[in-house]
Amino acid sequence: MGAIAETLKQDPKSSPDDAEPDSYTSLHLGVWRVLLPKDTTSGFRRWNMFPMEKWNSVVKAYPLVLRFLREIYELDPMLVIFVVLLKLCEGMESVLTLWVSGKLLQIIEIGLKEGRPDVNAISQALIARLLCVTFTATTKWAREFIYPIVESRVTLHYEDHLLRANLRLDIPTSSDSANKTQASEYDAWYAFEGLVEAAQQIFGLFSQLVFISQQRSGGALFTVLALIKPVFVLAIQKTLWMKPHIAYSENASYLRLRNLQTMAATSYRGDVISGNIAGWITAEYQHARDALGSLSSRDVWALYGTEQQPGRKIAAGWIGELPTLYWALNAMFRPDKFSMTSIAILQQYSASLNYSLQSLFWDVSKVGKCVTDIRILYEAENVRNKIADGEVVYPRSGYEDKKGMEIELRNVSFSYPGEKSKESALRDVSFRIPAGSLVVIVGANGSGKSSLIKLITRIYEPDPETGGAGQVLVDGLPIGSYRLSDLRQAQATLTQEHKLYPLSLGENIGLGYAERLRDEEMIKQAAKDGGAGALLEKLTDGMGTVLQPVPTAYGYQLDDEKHKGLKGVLSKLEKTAEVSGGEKQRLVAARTFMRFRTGKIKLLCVDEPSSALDPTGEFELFERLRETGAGKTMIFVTHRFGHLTKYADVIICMKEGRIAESGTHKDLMALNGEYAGLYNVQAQAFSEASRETR
Ligand SMILES: Nc1ncnc2c1ncn2[C@@H]1O[C@H](COP(=O)(O)OP(=O)(O)OP(=O)(O)O)[C@@H](O)[C@H]1O
Repeated sequence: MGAIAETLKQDPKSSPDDAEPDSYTSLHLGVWRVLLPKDTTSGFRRWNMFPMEKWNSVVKAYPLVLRFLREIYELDPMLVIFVVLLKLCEGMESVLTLWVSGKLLQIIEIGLKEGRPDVNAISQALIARLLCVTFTATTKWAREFIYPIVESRVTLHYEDHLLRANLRLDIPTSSDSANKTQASEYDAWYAFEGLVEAAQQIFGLFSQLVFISQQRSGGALFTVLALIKPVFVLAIQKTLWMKPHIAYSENASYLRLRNLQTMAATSYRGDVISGNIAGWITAEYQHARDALGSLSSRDVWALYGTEQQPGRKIAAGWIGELPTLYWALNAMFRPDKFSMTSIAILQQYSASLNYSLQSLFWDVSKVGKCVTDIRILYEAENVRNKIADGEVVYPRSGYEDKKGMEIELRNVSFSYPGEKSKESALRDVSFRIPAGSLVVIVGANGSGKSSLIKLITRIYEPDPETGGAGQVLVDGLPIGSYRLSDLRQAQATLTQEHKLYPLSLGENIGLGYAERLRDEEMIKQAAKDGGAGALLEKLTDGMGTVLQPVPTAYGYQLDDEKHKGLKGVLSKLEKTAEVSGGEKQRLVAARTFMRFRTGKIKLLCVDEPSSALDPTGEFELFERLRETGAGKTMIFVTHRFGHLTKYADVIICMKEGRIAESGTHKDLMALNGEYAGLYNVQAQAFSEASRETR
């Protein structure tokens, strides 16, 4: 306890957010730091398991809860009604058990007193008990049978709901952690279960209170005395569960331990072996452990609930003896009305009330979380995209016949949301690309080339809140005025960031033009254009091959020798088709060629898609892209720009977020500046290599 006590100090001054130093309390618990909103930790509220503000939020969320329950009911009305009835039956189980066992004890006692057992009455009580047990077992069985069916319907329904909500988010919105949906489809099920369980507990406790207070051996006074201890325990209980809080560790030794521990993961194995650093890792781990000393790294919830003084526990123990005091006094002053059976029955009542009240508080306090989860589930569909949709149809009237897109940037400055760099990604950039031009953007790493593409394709937009300024114009109008879906239809992009989907290779390519997903011939041709034709022929399942399908196979406690057969099955299930990095890039490129077949593309943006391609593959890909995109506006971002420069109408050379130079290859070489420098380094490497091979 010493180490915990030592570290369990209130530290209201230190807070990571100095802007709101008074809004929360900071606690140090072992290696953890916990921040709690002040109002939930001060005064009376600290004693309250379910504070007023939570009730208020529950009441406010009432329409959403109603919608939630209605949606679940409509999934399968009969099943849902059955689940609720089952729960209410479960609520009655305690009363039935108390009644039957009480009866049995009383009959036995009468038999003992009279020296002649009432066999008939005992048999009836036994049969009643058997019926009671059968009832409990049947409801349990029915629950185990029906719950998984309802659970599966509910989770699939909300998975679909969240899928739609997440798919409509744009990149700036979805990368903002404030918009990350913190509820999952399983929370929907737990919320439903939680609400039904709370109803069951209320019903169960109410029926017990009515039953016990009506009994000769119970009565109202005993019922009240039996309730005092569980109420007291719940009131003094310190728990983080249900409390809004954040917990994190800033203990350097603990963080070091966690980081070193992750270095044992398979993903680092190659580096650890080739770097021969296993010994260093274990030695560093030992140092960090020594430095941590006796500071507790137990989980923060357990540390928070640890009582520092025994007083409350002792008080709870004493209060728990009130029912005993009740029957002891009764035994002293009303011995004629009291017997061993009454004492046994009272003890049963008191234990049952204690348990039921604790379960009730627990389940009712969960209602707050259930309601919050329901709110979060539905909030996901209301998150407003940062990239607002426009209204103008693209291409706008007068521009329908143009094959390419005209693009202009006027004094554009741009920073990524949440960017940690002191400098903006783009600073005061202006240029105009006439429709149908071929533009090559060059520049050092981090100079802003990809950021330009992201603004031109409206993946991001300059946001004045993050220091953004200026305008991006498409065909003479601000890009934000066009309907996003129209604009996207007119763009084809090919970047390193594009991924293969966990779908068949045919679908991976075909999704460039989803309406023709079944057109095998078109997909085959697109695969050839992307340089992936030979790859598809090589694979046993051809276009049906699924790379990295979502893993569903797992094995548990398989012993090497004993379960060889099962292990063999598992290793076969785990085998996935793999392709090389360059082959992946060819498949992604094939998707772009498929996209061209929609006939609606007016802008092609290519951003370093060929890092893993061999020189021939890269040359051929760029040639085919150029041929396919002829007449459309084409923007190429590449470090290996040698063979593109002669086709470029304009080359934009970026440096530290600004345009350093722009013009044709000839113009820029004549300037002998940034571009000439980059070009000469490449040319020199080539000429040196060819001299060496001669
Ligand atoms: N998603 C992002 N979030 C925050 N900052 C980013 C993000 N992407 C890029 N940056 C930063 O913006 C600046 C410009 O990056 P950008 O990717 O446009 O450069 P680049 O010229 O394409 O570089 P490279 O040649 O390495 O691909 C860099 O300082 C980079 O660190």
